[in-house]
Amino acid sequence: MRSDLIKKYFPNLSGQQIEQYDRLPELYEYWNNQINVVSRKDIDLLPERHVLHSLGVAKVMQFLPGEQVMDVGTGGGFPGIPLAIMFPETSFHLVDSIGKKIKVVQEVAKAIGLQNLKASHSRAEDISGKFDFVVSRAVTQLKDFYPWVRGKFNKESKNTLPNGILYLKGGDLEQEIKESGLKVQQYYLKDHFSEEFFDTKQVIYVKG
Ligand SMILES: C[S@@+](CC[C@H](N)C(=O)[O-])C[C@H]1O[C@@H](n2cnc3c(N)ncnc32)[C@H](O)[C@@H]1O
Repeated sequence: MRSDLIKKYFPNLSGQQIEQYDRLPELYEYWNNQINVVSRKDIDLLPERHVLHSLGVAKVMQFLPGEQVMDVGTGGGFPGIPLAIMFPETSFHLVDSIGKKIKVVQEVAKAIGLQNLKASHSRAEDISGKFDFVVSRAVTQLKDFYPWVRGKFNKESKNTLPNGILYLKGGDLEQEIKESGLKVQQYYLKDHFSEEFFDTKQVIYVKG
């Protein structure tokens, strides 16, 4: 089955979640042919490089029922869609400044019956809501990203880390972190996933 890799690391999924993860490869294959949201060379590796990578956030943070999470620069829905499947009682708001990518997100979410996700064609800076967490991957450097979301966090934190940013990053981040001037916590995905792809991957946490 197509979601075997996901089940290996998340063994307690419901039947509905397994079905939803199973459908992602065919849906992205179809939509990627209409609107390019995932690099073509990566489409065969979607379960590992996109779905499981997105779920790296879930190894650092278990979102709670009722929490609000924004995915900034979601593109075709990463990390927001895999996380919305994993945490069906948490509300996800996926945002991208390119409208046709948001169309892919909406179509994929509709096809798998995701009720806890909304998607907006907007720049993150222009979103006016408040959130518990902001997630992101491959959008921009921390020093530019942080000002987009500053002031968008609910004051009261209920989770194991105070409300803040959980950003999926790779490679050597020393310079980027230094330039941002932010205090960050780094979580290494190789501690959770054994595939070579995750050797240099991290989740960066910044308090909101
Ligand atoms: C390289 S893609 C990454 C997409 C997705 N997060 C992923 O990892 O597959 C970066 C995305 O960020 C979006 N983006 C860049 N600046 C943005 C902003 N200020 N607000 C919302 N989206 C933005 C772009 O339109 C693009 O879709």
